[in-house]
Amino acid sequence: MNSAPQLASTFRLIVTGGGTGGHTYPALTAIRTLQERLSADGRALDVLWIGTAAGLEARVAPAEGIAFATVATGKIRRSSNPLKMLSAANMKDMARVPLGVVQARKLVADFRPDVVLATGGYVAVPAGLAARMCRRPLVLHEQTVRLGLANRKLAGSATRIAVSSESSLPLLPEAVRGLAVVTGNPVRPQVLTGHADKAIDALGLHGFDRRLPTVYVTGGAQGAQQINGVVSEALAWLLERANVIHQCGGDKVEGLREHAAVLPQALRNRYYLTGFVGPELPDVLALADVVVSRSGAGTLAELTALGKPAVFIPLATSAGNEQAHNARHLEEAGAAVALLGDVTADRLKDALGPLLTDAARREAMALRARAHGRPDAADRLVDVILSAASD
Ligand SMILES: CC(=O)N[C@H]1[C@@H](OP(=O)(O)OP(=O)(O)OC[C@H]2O[C@@H](n3ccc(=O)[nH]c3=O)[C@H](O)[C@@H]2O)O[C@H](CO)[C@@H](O)[C@@H]1O
Repeated sequence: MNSAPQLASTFRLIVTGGGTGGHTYPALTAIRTLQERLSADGRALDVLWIGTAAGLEARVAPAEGIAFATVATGKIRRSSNPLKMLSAANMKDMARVPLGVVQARKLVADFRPDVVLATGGYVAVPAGLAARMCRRPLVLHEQTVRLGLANRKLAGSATRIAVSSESSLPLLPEAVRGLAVVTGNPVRPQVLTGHADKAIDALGLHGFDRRLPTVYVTGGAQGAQQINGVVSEALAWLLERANVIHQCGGDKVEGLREHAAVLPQALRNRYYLTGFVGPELPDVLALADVVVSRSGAGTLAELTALGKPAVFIPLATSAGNEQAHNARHLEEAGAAVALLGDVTADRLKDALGPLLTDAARREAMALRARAHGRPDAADRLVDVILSAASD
């Protein structure tokens, strides 16, 4: 007879978070990694994702076969100006939060999770508060250096706060610093195992010249107008030196396609334009020799885990300069080039030029980028989830 302590055979997890890719993919990766860990112990995972109908999670969770429920929630438009925070739109949205809490509380009470994992985005607030009301352990995961708005609201209710970098620790409110664990930002495992040749076949890139480097341009899940603008201005120059995969955001494809239509056919053959890169993302990253990108935490975690030379064009928001901080940090380590402030096509060319012509330079930058990667982040986050359940 086996005298080992009997563990409940099914682990019950509620995940909440989303809106953008930066909050959605770490949640998905945590689910998959936990599932693997449990199944190695002969246990099952029962998971419910609480998100919003408008967020990326509403597409991702059902496509992954994960049970999904929505609650009412309000998008809080951030601003450094406190008066703007009190705008009519914000007040109306904040008024929806209590309804969301009531709905989330019922979901949490009915599901009886062992742990609630919140990965940020405004939808995490009602579900996180409901976890506390139902006395369920709440694990927060923060991708960026400073706690995001949702995690700041939830920090006082958390059992553990998993952060992505050591530099977050001194910035946490003192009262919750003891709850923090540095895990890194989980990267989808398949992102690390792409194949360049598969990208050529899957996307039909047979016009690419494989003697030239390939640049992957990405503006994050929604695309970035600023990046689209400078890249299309520099496009002819770029295509004379490289193949380009340009992820521009779903509604921007037509305009950019027209812009490229005037280029000579030989150059157009080396240009692939798409609104969003779906399951082929790992292969696209494997093909890329250089990445031009926003410096959101998710993209950064992926590029450093892989070791990719990058030119970052950070998003500038009134609420802070998180992305600029990320980009500058990697630039100081010689792991990327950061284009801060006004970005022009000429600045982009100056940054890309030496990288496109010098493979050794790319390799040196890639090595330094890899030193910042944390490929074990998902495993560490799963450790935190499991330990929170047994508190
Ligand atoms: C505008 C905004 O609020 N940005 C924030 C948002 O980033 P946001 O979600 O915009 O960007 P991230 O870089 O964090 O994540 C994007 C994710 O989407 C994936 N992807 C992107 C494009 C595509 O075509 N296919 C695809 O799969 C990327 O590989 C990555 O996994 O959350 C991050 C994490 O909290 C923050 O650091 C960012 O400042």
